Amino acid sequence: MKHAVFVDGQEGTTGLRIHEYLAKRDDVEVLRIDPDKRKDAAERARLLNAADVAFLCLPDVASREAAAMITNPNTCLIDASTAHRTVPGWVFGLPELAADQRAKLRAAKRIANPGCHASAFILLLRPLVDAGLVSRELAVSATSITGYSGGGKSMIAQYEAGGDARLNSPRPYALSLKHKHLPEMMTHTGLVVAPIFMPIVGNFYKGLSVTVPLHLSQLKPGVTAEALHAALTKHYAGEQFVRVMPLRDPGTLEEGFFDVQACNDTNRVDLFVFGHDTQVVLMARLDNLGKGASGAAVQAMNVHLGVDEALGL
Ligand SMILES: NC(=O)C1=CN([C@@H]2O[C@H](COP(=O)(O)OP(=O)(O)OC[C@H]3O[C@@H](n4cnc5c(N)ncnc54)[C@H](OP(=O)(O)O)[C@@H]3O)[C@@H](O)[C@H]2O)C=CC1
Ligand SMILES: CC(=O)N[C@@H](CCC(=O)OP(=O)(O)O)C(=O)O
Repeated sequence: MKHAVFVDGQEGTTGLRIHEYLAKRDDVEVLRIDPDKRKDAAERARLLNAADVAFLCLPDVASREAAAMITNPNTCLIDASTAHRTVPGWVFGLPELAADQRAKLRAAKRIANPGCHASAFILLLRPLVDAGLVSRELAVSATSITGYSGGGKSMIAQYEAGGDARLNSPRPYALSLKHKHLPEMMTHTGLVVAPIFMPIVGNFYKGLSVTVPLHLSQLKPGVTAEALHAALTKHYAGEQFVRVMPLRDPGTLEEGFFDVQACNDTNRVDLFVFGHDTQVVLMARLDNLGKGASGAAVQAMNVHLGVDEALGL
C-alpha cells in the first residue's frame, strides 16, 4: 500500500523541492491541496489528518498551527521550520546524530528537522563533544556562508529582482548574535555556552558552508588535528550522506579556495579538518535545500517509514 504524503506549504521553496523528490517515487501517494485553499485551515486540517506523513514547510507560526490541527494519531509530522527543534516530544530529524537516532525517528510521530546552518554545525561538533575532544563548556565561534535560497521565497525574489548593487557582495547578518539556530546548535551538540555565530549570505542560489575555527590550546591537552579528524571518521563510518574528507584536503589546498557549492543537488554533507599543530578550522558544506532542508526531510521520512534511506534522494 502507498504511503499518503501531504506537504503543507507546497508552493514554498522547501515544499516545491520535496515534491521534486517525491515525484521520483512510486511508493507514495501525494495529497495536494487546491491552490485556492492553501491557507484554508479546515482544508489543511483535513489533508494533514489524511496523511501518513505530513511535511510542514511553513513559517514557524503556521507550523505550530498545523501541529495543533492533528487529531489522527497515525499522522507523522516532519517539520522543516524552527518551531519544534528543541521542544520535548519532538525527535530531531538528523539520523547521523547518534547511534540511537534512527530508532527514535522510526518510532516518532513528531520529527523536527534541523536548520541548514545548524545541520552543518552540529554534524561537525557533536561527535567531537561525544568523544570528549571538545569540552561541553568550550566557547566556540562559527561563520556560515549561504546562498540566498536559504531565505525562502522573499529573499529569492529580492536577489532575482536585480537593481540593488548592495546584493552583489556577501552580506553578514544576524549581527545581534541571536540567530534563531543557536538553541538547536547547543541542545544537539551538548555545548553549554552559546556559540558566537555569524552567517553571511552571498549572491548565489544555494550551497552552504559552516566554519568553526579552534585554537588547539583551548582543547583538552594533546588533542591534535589528526585526533579530531579520526573522531569524525570513526563516527561517520558507513554513513552514505556524510563524507569525511581527507585531513587537510589536498584537493582544496591545491585549488587554494573552498567550493561552497560542491554539494549542490545532492543530499550529502562534506566535513573537513584543516590546520596545523596549533590551530584548526573545521568546515562542513551542504546544499541548504538538500541536506539542509528538503533532502533531509525526505531522508527522515525514509527512516521513519523503514524504507531505503536513500529512496528518491
Ligand atoms: N530555504 C531553506 O534553505 C530552508 C528553509 N527552512 C524552513 O522551512 C520552512 C519553509 O521555508 P521556505 O520553503 O524556504 O519558505 P518559503 O517562504 O519559500 O515558503 C513558505 C510557504 O509557506 C506558505 N505559507 C505561509 N503561511 C501559511 C499558512 N498559514 N498556511 C499555509 N501555507 C502558508 C507560503 O505561502 P505564500 O506562497 O503565499 O507566501 C509559502 O508558500 C521555514 O520555516 C524555513 O525557515 C529550513 C531549512 C532550510
Ligand atoms: C539566508 C537565510 O536567511 N537563511 C536562513 C536559514 C534557513 C534555515 O535553515 O531556515 P530555518 O531555520 O528557518 O529552517 C537564516 O539564516 O535565517
